[in-house]
Amino acid sequence: MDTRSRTTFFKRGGTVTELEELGAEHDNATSKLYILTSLPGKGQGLIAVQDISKASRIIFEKSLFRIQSFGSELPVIEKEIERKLNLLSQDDQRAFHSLHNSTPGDSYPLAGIVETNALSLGPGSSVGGIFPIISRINHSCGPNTQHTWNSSITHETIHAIRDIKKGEEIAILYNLGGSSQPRMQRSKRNEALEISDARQLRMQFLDNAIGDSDTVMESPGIALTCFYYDPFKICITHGDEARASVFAQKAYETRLYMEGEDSPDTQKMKSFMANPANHMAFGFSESCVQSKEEVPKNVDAQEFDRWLWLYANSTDGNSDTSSIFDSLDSVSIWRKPRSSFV
Ligand SMILES: C[S@@+](CC[C@H](N)C(=O)[O-])C[C@H]1O[C@@H](n2cnc3c(N)ncnc32)[C@H](O)[C@@H]1O
Repeated sequence: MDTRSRTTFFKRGGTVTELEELGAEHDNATSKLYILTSLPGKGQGLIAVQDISKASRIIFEKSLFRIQSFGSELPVIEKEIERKLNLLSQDDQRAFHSLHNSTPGDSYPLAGIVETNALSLGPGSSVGGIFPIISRINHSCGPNTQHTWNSSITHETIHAIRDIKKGEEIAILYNLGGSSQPRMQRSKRNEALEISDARQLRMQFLDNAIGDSDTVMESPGIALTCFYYDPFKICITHGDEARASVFAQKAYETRLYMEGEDSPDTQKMKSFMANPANHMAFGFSESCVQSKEEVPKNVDAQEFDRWLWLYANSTDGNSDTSSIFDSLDSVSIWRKPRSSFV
């Protein structure tokens, strides 16, 4: 079954042997971590040939070529792919033709390969890349790796997001739904809350400034960074440098293991960790201003989490608390008294 969205990118079949052969040609220093093999019901796929620890960079790979995902008719796309292929070496052309095509027998075989195998170069990007090895990775709803376009090194990377056992298949999450869905859901939610047009515009501005929702669609791992990045966004907006720096650190640590230190997003979070106030949305409402020095010290983990996630409604910090996530529905929480730690 073709599990990738047709609207995202184009997808074809072929015979390929061992990735180690291809790896030598496509700068994968760590190619011994996996092999390409036939898998029942899935065609080819990658299998770990040794235990791989969480956070390892399993593959980094340059694309054979890049292509715009929409905007042209199929005959035009077919011609464009042909033109790009003619610029490649014979080996790269063979690598391309060996990739799977989930629509065999139709009139546009090159577009079929692209549609089957292209990965967007960044969340929500309309530009896709074809990768001789990474394009062999199958889909899982519970993937063990994260795929990321790293614009600093202009390579696609695959990082283990948990420990992977020898013999396990290496899998990623395909973008199944398209990028507009989360935004539509969010917009309905806003209507229900009767948020003013002005505030909606502001939220759109903030959302664009941070740009999460397309990202969430492409990876559960990235969704984890949003788990920290959304509260970071809220804290920043309200001038709370203390919590913002802690959430930025957690988002940085998550990006680090999923994408590596050289990822631009990892670097961005590192800089917000040091200077949360540098974010363009900093201090929009100033209803919960706290400096970085106000991060509680010498408290146990439970108390720290309580400070981080809950705003106490009473000065002893023990009763009538509200979750920081409540502020997604209403900004009023930010006007409540600060916790007892400050
Ligand atoms: C990008 S290719 C992945 C590599 C491909 N299996 C191959 O033989 O080259 C995508 C295609 O692999 C197959 N595929 C991917 N994930 C799958 C899964 N979880 N179960 C079954 N088939 C899958 C589908 O045919 C899909 O169109």
